[in-house]
Amino acid sequence: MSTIVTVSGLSKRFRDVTALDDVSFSLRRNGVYGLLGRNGAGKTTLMQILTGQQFATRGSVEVFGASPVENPAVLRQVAFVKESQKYPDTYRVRDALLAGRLMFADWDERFARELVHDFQLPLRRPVKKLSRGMLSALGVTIGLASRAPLTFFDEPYLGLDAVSRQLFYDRLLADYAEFPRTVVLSTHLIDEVADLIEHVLLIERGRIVLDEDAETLRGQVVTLTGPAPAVDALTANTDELHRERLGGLTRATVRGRVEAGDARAAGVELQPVSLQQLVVRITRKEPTS
Ligand SMILES: Nc1ncnc2c1ncn2[C@@H]1O[C@H](COP(=O)(O)OP(=O)(O)OP(=O)(O)O)[C@@H](O)[C@H]1O
Repeated sequence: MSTIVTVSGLSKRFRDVTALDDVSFSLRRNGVYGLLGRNGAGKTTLMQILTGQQFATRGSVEVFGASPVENPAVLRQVAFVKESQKYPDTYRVRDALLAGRLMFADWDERFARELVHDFQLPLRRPVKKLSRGMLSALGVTIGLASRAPLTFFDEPYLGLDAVSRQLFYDRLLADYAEFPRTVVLSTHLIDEVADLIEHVLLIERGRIVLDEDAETLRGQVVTLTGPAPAVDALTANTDELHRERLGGLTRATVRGRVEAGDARAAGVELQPVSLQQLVVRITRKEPTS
């Protein structure tokens, strides 16, 4: 399984703000990554550095074996779809698509046309006259049709209605199955993408706090509800993520193995934890000043 991105000891400061703090991780060739985290956690900054749009303050970043900064050989293989994408003033939708076609080596024109049809994008309309949802759909279309070996989607759903978001997820999944690549999806709509994500990178105040295969996480995190002594006994060897009292009962969310039979015998209810709940549990901390 080859690695296409290596990040080591990466930090980024903006004056007195530490946006990224000693971040290290890698991305494999082919996989759908969820880059998750609260507002201001550092997700966009990380993607900007990986796409050569920001400089690191410290640490190193290798994308396809080289620095992405002003490196066309690397950047031709990388697509970055973001909500705030700017287009030249004179661009119509078709011009933006043509630019994508010229920029990306693996661009699929037929797929682009299918997506234009799916999202009902008006090819002749000036980009600056598009509605917010249409603008998102244009970005998503370029990102998908680029078939870039490394594709970042930074909150691509903003502005898209529920039907269009589902269309995006369906198209991404189907196309990924046929043309595997590395996709990094940054989103707050975790429940919507939970089935799509193969690997979770959770970032909290500039630090990676979870770097794990989604499949591993699915079986590992549970919530137990029951009398405190029974919950304590069952969770003695687990990693506790959250605990609260509900009347006379205790509810604990833990990472680790809890036998269903033991829980039942002790009168403790065991529930699986969704990815969204897990992220909330891990990142619900005191706000920074
Ligand atoms: N150009 C900049 N100048 C100063 N501070 C910045 C700059 N860009 C980002 N920051 C700060 O760095 C931190 C990380 O921001 P970033 O946009 O990476 O977060 P994010 O995880 O993408 O957030 P969101 O989910 O809200 O989009 C925030 O505190 C933000 O205010």
